[in-house]
Amino acid sequence: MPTPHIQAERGDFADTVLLPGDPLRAQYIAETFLTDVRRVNAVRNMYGYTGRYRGRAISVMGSGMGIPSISIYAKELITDYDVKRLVRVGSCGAVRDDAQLRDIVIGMGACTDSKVNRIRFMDHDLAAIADFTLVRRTVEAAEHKGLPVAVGNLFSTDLFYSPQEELADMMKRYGIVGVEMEAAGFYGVAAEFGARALTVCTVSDHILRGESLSSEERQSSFDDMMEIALEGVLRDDNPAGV
Ligand SMILES: O=P(O)(O)O[C@H]1O[C@H](CO)[C@@H](O)[C@H]1O
Ligand SMILES: O=c1cc[nH]c(=O)[nH]1
Repeated sequence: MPTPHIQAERGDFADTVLLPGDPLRAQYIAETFLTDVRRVNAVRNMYGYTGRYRGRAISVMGSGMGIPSISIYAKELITDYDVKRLVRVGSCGAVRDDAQLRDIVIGMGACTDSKVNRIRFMDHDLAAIADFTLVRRTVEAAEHKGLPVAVGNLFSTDLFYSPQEELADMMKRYGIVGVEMEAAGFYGVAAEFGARALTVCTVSDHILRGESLSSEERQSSFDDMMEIALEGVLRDDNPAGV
C-alpha cells in the first residue's frame, strides 16, 4: 500500500535500505554499486531504488535534509515496508583539528539541538545510539579495506546556518566527530519502531577551517563510504563468511 510519501507496494523494498540525504546520491549509488536495479519511488523526486549488491537485495532511497524529513521516510519504510536495517550514508561537517575533508565517520551516538526525542520519550533524554553490531561490522569492513574511520558522537542540528557562533568550538571540546542534520532523530525513529540503524558520513566541510567540497563532489565522490556501508551489511548478514 503506498504511503503519502512513498509510491511503492509492500515487497518493493529490500529489508535493508541505504539512506543518503540527496536523492541524486541515491541514484548514483544504485547506478554505481547495484545490479538488477529498478526504481521503486519517485514521489517528490525522492528517488528510491531496489537492486542487488554482490547478490544481496538492497534498497537505496533519498531521505531529504533534516530530522523531520528522514523521520517520515524511516518510519514509513519500517512500518509499511518491513524494513529492518537502515544505514544513513551522509555528508557532515568537522570541527576537530585532526579531521580532513573526505574522512569517514561513524555515529555511535548522536547529540542534538532538536526536541524530537523528548517529544517521543516523555520529555526525558533518550540516548540516541546506533545498533552496536552494525557499528562493529561496518568498522570491520573499513579495517578490511584499510580505510581509517572515526567512531564517536555526531551532532544533529536543526540549523545548518547556526546563529550560535560558539557552538562549533563547544562541539570540538566534546570531541564531536561530525555535524549533520539527521542521525539523532533517525536513531530515535529506529528505537521507537524497533529497527536497527546506523549513520556513516563523509566529511564534506571543515566548519572551523572554512574548507568544503563542491555540490558535485557531495553527490558522487563518496565511494569509499558507500563500499564500507555495503560491505558492513554483508558482514552483518554473515560475519564469518565475507
Ligand atoms: O549529505 P546529506 O546526507 O544530506 O547530509 C548533510 O547534508 C545536508 C546539509 O547540506 C544535511 O542533510 C546534512 O545532514
Ligand atoms: O549538516 C552539515 C552537513 C555538512 N556540513 C556541515 O557543515 N553541516
